[in-house]
Amino acid sequence: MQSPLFPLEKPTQIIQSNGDVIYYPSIFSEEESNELMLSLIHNIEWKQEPIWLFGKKIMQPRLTALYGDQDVNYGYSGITMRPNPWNETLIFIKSKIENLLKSEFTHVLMNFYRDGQDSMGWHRDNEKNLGLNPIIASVSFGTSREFQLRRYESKLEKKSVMLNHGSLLLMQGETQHYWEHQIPKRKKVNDPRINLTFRKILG
Ligand SMILES: O=C(O)CCC(=O)C(=O)O
Ligand SMILES: [Fe+2]
Repeated sequence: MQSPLFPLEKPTQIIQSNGDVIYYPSIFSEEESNELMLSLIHNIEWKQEPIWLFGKKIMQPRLTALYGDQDVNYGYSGITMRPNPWNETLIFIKSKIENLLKSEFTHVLMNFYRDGQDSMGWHRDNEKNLGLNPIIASVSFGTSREFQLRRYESKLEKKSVMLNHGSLLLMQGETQHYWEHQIPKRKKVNDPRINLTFRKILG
């Protein structure tokens, strides 16, 4: 019998140097993941929000939400988000990964990709208030989408991993200095996906 605190399948290392990216294929069972996905669809205040990109205000190609401890605000790409308070579903998921990783998180930034037309462009999670070498725990539910990583400076070396229903992708160490990541559009994907990135935001 496997302890429920431990992932059901072996974790794999995605990059070989200048950072640490570990993929846990299923930290939640299929059944648990289905329930969590439904709960997140219904119990999260999803919004489509604008960002500033090259001096222009544009709508993000996905829905987003920020939940977390109440005393800190969080912003990226020229916007500031005020966190909603934790709810039961989020506390359940947060406890699971905090136990697994022996690390604590203050916020979760969530993305709802309605179908393959929704995406997230190349970026690094390197906001100042995440600290020098942030630990980011990214949980996925719903249809699998390809997560791509590439060297920030040369743009040459690339890695890719399919993020499955109930999986966890951990990024830590120097990853955000040397690698950028994205979720590209996929014409053939018609189903939704929800991603939660748990972060530790320094006040
Ligand atoms: O949807 C994903 O897996 C990636 C999300 C992401 O990179 C972010 O929220 O910063
Ligand atoms: Fe990111």
